[in-house]
Amino acid sequence: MRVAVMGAGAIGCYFGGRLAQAGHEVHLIARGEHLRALRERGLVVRSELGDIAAQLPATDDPAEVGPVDLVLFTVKSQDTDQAAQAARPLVGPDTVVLTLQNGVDNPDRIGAVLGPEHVLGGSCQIEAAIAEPGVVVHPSRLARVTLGELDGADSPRARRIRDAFAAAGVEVRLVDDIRRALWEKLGFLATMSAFTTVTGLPIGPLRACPETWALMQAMLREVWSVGRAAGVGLADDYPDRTAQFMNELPPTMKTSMQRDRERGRRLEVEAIHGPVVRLGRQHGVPVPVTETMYGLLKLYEPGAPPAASGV
Ligand SMILES: NC(=O)C1=CN([C@@H]2O[C@H](COP(=O)(O)OP(=O)(O)OC[C@H]3O[C@@H](n4cnc5c(N)ncnc54)[C@H](OP(=O)(O)O)[C@@H]3O)[C@@H](O)[C@H]2O)C=CC1
Ligand SMILES: CC(C)(CO)C(=O)C(=O)O
Repeated sequence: MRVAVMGAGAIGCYFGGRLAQAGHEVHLIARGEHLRALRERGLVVRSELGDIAAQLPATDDPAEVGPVDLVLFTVKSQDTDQAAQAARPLVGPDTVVLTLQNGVDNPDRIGAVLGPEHVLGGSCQIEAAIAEPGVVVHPSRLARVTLGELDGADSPRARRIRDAFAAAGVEVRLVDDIRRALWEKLGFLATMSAFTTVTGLPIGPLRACPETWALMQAMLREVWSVGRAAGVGLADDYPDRTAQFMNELPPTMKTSMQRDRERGRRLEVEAIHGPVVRLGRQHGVPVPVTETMYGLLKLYEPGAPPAASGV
């Protein structure tokens, strides 16, 4: 396959790098210092599942690449609309655009620009970060992709992409209700990212404090209630199963939002926590823990908060 990674940052380089290792022609669309490093020194991924070192074609101009079979769409959610516009030259009549972003509304936002018929929904469970320009770290063994057609169809193109990931050694799941899968990730992610980002701690100490862990589980139940009120078929045992999953994560695990805060970067609060707050209000579902965390996260959303001027 000809593949373009639109927004070849942490996860784009990881999954694009794996597809390249498996023999696909992968083009990285990146920018700034990271792009310069990718061009000059090639891509390096340091992964618990095996390193990647590859000199892949990299550019900031999708027109240099032209139409591809698969676009991996991996920018932060606040860049979705501009990146979708910029990605137009990558999209031909048969191109599939697979988003692996966090949040629940990226597939529709991308579809509004590039045409919904091109878009597959998707998400990933992985902890990855750009350690320095051109170098991505993947410090835990979790690296999973979930994907599916937005209308639930069992399509040859979705199966083809699933098979490509599987052949590249990526744990992958093709589902018939990708919108539910996005909400399943949202509950876990909204909770983990809120508590890690606000406290600056990884998951281990948060789980170890009974009062904090109880609050986290309460937030998980809030997202579940809102999702169900909004018509998403989240299972009865979703909060318990998800808490169990969170219990089994490596204690050192950090979230991408936490790392963004550490680096003074913009936070994806509106894509991750915004839908829970807005839909909670719309459907009359109280979400006090989420509202509180949302209010705290908003302080850091634009990047580093203003320095205090008092003594
Ligand atoms: N990192 C993780 O562990 C995980 C992340 N996710 C989700 O995946 C998505 C991507 O996250 P992540 O990989 O961490 O993000 P990164 O910031 O590492 O990567 C996104 C990259 O896209 C670049 N970019 C944005 N717009 C353009 C453009 N128009 N042209 C070229 N490059 C562009 C950014 O450049 P610049 O830096 O200049 O803005 C950045 O390098 C997010 O939705 C995140 O929530 C999901 C699971 C885990
Ligand atoms: C919680 C984690 C690391 C798991 O995939 C994640 O998705 C993120 O931080 O964005």
